[in-house]
Amino acid sequence: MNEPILTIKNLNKTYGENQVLKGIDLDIYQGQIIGYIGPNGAGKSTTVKLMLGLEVGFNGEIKIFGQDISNGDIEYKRRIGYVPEVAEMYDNLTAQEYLTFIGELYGMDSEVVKEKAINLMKLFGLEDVYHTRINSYSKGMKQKTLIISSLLHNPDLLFLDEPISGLDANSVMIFKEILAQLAQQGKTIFYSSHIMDVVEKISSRIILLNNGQIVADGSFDELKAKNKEGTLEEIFNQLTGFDEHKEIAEEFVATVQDEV
Ligand SMILES: Nc1ncnc2c1ncn2[C@@H]1O[C@H](COP(=O)(O)OP(=O)(O)OP(=O)(O)O)[C@@H](O)[C@H]1O
Repeated sequence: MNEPILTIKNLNKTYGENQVLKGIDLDIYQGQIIGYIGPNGAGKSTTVKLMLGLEVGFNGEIKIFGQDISNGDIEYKRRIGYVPEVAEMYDNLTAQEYLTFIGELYGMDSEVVKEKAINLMKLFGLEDVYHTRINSYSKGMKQKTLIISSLLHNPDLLFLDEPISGLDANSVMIFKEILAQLAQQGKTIFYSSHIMDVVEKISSRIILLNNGQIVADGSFDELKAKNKEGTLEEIFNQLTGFDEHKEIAEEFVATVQDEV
């Protein structure tokens, strides 16, 4: 195989007393779609934020495109796209203003961005609201605009945190196909989500983080063969040691019904 696009060595991150990441090691190669999964609080977003330089202060090493990201050179970010789980959009702007602004931040020519942005908005069925303020958009419309903003500059490495949140079934189909085609063209995708059936289908490699450590790493078929379970959801339950959803639900419902 070629050199990895992304290398993480013995990554440790602590917030106060809380050790969130406990020695992560990873090599990710061009064209892979990584499904990055794990229970709430496992440390997924923390890993992504460290790789993007949005969170600092860690032990270990992160290399992206062969460059140590701690060396102060942020040039590597030009080749990265990011859809955060919770986005701070400048939603007083129209999509045209917002996307032009983002494109210019990446050093693109404003006329080129405008043309590309309207074409991408059209493909997502949003041409009619291109000049409308984003704060009047529905959740799915905002999410599509965010997806477009992450791809405008044709990045080589894409970090996606719950990217299909709010997208309707048809749009999800388009988006899954976009990811497959981007990967075929050599883009690398790091996809973090709780929607197991989508992760199962789109990922060429699945990495399961539990309590700050990688507990599974392989293709869906490899994980299935190792864990003798049918779906990714079941493998997730098994590897995170969880089998009490019924009991917790019963207690929850009983508590809701308690007389106050
Ligand atoms: N800025 C912060 N300050 C203190 N603790 C933090 C901070 N950010 C994250 N944490 C803690 O780090 C742990 C991991 O959080 P993280 O957001 O990485 O989890 P996650 O796997 O992305 O979870 P989720 O699936 O809920 O999005 C949690 O215990 C969280 O409270």
